[in-house]
Amino acid sequence: SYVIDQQTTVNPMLAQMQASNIGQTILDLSANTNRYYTTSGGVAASNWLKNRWSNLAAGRSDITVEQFSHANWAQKSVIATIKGSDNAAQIVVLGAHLDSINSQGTTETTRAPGADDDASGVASLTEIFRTLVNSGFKPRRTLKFMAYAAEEVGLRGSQEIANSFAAANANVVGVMQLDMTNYKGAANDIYIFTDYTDSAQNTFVSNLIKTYLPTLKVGTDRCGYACSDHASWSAKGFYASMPFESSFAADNPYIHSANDTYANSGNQADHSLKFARMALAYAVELGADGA
Ligand SMILES: N[C@H](Cc1ccc(I)cc1)C(=O)NO
Ligand SMILES: [Zn+2]
Ligand SMILES: [Zn+2]
Repeated sequence: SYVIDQQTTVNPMLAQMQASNIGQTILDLSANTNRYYTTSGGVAASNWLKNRWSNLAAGRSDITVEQFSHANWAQKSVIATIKGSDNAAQIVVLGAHLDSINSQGTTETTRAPGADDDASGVASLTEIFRTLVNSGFKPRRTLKFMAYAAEEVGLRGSQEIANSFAAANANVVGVMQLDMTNYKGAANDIYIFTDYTDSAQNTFVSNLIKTYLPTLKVGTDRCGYACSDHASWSAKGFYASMPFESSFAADNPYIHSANDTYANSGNQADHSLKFARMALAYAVELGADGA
């Protein structure tokens, strides 16, 4: 049962979150020539993020930041864990993907900034992580922030991670995917995708928006295929949700090209901030629950 009862904790945190922080992380990540799963840029972005999240976590003994190695390609996924207090066996996952791609083919020198797809998602996670640590938040459940490698080539990084969690019988109680959060292509602010996701959790997400972001307009849509990493978790029976930046028909025309830049997302991260706030509320409300 998805109870919403952490207002005194969540509301001050929402006020701390800033679009400018998200924008800076989008610029940092999209400065790599590309973040493709087999190139030096893809490896560098993974190492950069691991260091970035480690610096944000400095001093917290309940936080670890690690890289998840994938045997068949170079780019590692990055996982930050805030260990729960008295209900640590239950895990809440927030994900985005680290890699980028150019549909013309991606070599060492091919430009694929991936500002919206999906630096915007990784930057949203980073601002959530910064805010939670800065607020001294100690969840009862374990929170895991995941920046997946190799999403663009078949959801391969998240598939290996979700499969390993399932094999270990990990008690993952919910997963949220943030893939493309900064290009406002359509009338509504947040579109909750209904395929390859869990309907009860989607209702919870919708209620979180009504509670914490009441001015935002919510729509729903479908991809019609396994369009991002949430599908890797759903495939193993975990409850996943994917709030998305626009409707299917109005999705960002620049993705998977050299033109997926911060400038082409409007040189600001106001749209991403809505997703970061929504996902922080999700993390705190679920993370605060005991067994
Ligand atoms: N296929 C997805 C992009 C994507 C996802 C949903 C919609 I609607 C339109 C486009 C992708 O490239 N993820 O990295
Ligand atoms: Zn993509
Ligand atoms: Zn993507």
